[in-house]
Amino acid sequence: MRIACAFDHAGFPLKALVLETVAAEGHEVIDLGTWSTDPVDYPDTARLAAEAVRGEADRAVLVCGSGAGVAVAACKFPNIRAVVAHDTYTAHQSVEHDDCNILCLGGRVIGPALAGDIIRSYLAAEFTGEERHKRRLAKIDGIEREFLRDDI
Ligand SMILES: O=C(CO)[C@H](O)[C@H](O)[C@H](O)COP(=O)(O)O
Repeated sequence: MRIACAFDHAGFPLKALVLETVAAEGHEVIDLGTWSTDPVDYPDTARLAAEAVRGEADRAVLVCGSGAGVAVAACKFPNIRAVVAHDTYTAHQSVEHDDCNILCLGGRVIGPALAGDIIRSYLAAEFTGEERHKRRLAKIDGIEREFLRDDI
């Protein structure tokens, strides 16, 4: 897969580990920055990853301080399902059941060993396509369309 990877300054310390892990699993890395610990705003970071997933990338890994800020911002984009996962069960179930296309991590929450395990678990997972999961995802799409119709 093509995996977009983006980091704010608080996620930057995990950057090398994330890029190495994604590449070691056989995926193509799209490096969207940042490139230092100079402060950047996480909505801008999330936008880069969300737009990549809506375009050339299959999935993304987004890292900020907690994972929360980038997840909240990324989920504002149509067809983006971002998950904060700091355990391997959530990482794979979020794909198998919820078809999450962005994994969000907190660089101030977890260390490199756990981050590597979570990324491997997330990337190895596939959406099961079971009817109940499709039905629930369709309801999420319905919520999105409802608000788009109202132009909010
Ligand atoms: O972790 C976050 C909140 O979910 C943000 O994405 C930022 O990384 C964090 O707010 C940065 O904090 P700082 O005090 O500006 O370094």
